[in-house]
Amino acid sequence: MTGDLRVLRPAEWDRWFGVLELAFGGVPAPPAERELWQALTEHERSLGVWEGDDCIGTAGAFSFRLSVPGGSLVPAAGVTMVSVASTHRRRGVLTSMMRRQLDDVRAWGEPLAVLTASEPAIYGRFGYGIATWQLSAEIDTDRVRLAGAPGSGELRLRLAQPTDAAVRAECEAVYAAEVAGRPGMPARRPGWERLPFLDPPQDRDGASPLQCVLARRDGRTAGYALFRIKPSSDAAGPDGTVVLEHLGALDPAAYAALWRFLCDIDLTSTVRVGNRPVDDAWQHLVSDIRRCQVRVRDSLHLRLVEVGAALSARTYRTPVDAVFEVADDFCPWNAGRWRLTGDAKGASCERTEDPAELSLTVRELGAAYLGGVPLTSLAAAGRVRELRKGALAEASSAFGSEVAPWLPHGF
Ligand SMILES: CC(=O)SCCNC(=O)CCNC(=O)[C@H](O)C(C)(C)COP(=O)(O)OP(=O)(O)OC[C@H]1O[C@@H](n2cnc3c(N)ncnc32)[C@H](O)[C@@H]1OP(=O)(O)O
Repeated sequence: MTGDLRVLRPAEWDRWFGVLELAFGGVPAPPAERELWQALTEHERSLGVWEGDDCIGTAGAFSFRLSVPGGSLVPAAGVTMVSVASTHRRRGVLTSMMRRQLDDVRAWGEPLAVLTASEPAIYGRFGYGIATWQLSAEIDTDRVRLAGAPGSGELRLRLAQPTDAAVRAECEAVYAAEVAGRPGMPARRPGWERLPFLDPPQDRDGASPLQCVLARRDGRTAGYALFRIKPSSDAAGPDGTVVLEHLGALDPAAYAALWRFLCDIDLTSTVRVGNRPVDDAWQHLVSDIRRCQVRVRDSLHLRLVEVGAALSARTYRTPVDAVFEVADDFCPWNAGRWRLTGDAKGASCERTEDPAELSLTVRELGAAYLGGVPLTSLAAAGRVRELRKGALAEASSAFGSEVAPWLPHGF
């Protein structure tokens, strides 16, 4: 790799971001979005590769705290804004940035690194595994009815103005209350609360500006939905579409009331949902799941930067005591045998000389870490080897999460 790899200087941000935009096709980000990403950029954690005055590579990282099984928030590098100029690809520029970045993340003491991949084939070689999946759906609300939930009658739904700071704060409070209960959700640092409300006209695809409905009980907000309505383009044709952008709810009654509202809006016959947890409960409220066109795709890719610290930082659904033989070519400090002992109260993971009971690479540990990908499933694919009979079932059960891990938004 040629070029000078160094930390980004604040004055270089425009050129650096311009390289990223070009790498993704050259359509400039809408001004409000650009301004938000600039404000959120942590310069000291952002890397650029330069040839003279030309930037040819970009990679950033956000300081996240990620919810893990058990509800703790674990420091994680949110890897972002990765690109290499199209003139300089397949010469190792990305590899050099990933090398430097993972060394830095280790030095900063963050046990995890996470990202969403533009293409799932890119990051496995650097030790990332697919840890969360997201569900999308297109619900035919002409045919599908939603059941209510006990207590819905005590709720009042109110349309609110998404530009209103108080309304935003209420939505953000619901989000914050959900984080500990759902592995994979990042706790939002100040500034990030603006992300769900970005509403550039370029991204609306003919739909309305963002609309907001609050579900309130006794004067307190128990849930919210941010959505758009795309009206029918043909008065004689099918009705319009409700596009759900974000939804949060603190209890089943508020959750069901919001989904019924979205599915009942006059002059619409479809609810389109882009990113929800794979175990999202509306699937158990609908009268006809076949008319919901559910699809699943990869979402958060996760890497254990420090195996011992990462596996000690979460809890385990059932007791586990197992020795893992871990291979990690890209971060060799993780390679070797680790004994994990833990249960629902806590865990420790230490180096050991004891015989290995399970053998895998750090990528499988990343996939299983948040509890959404069973080790048994990875073993069935030949990616985990059981060396002591019973160790696989024990560890797989222990790693599982009560709720599916989920990343609610990109970064
Ligand atoms: C977290 C995020 O920001 S995701 C966004 C990633 N960025 C993009 O998709 C923007 C468009 N693409 C790009 O900018 C570049 O093609 C990148 C960043 C994906 C790759 O950069 P490069 O400098 O070409 O990668 P590099 O030369 O280091 O390749 C390393 C290895 O990955 C492989 N690789 C690189 N890109 C891809 C890809 N898109 N799909 C599959 N394999 C890939 C290379 O073939 C190489 O394999 P090898 O080690 O077996 O030879």
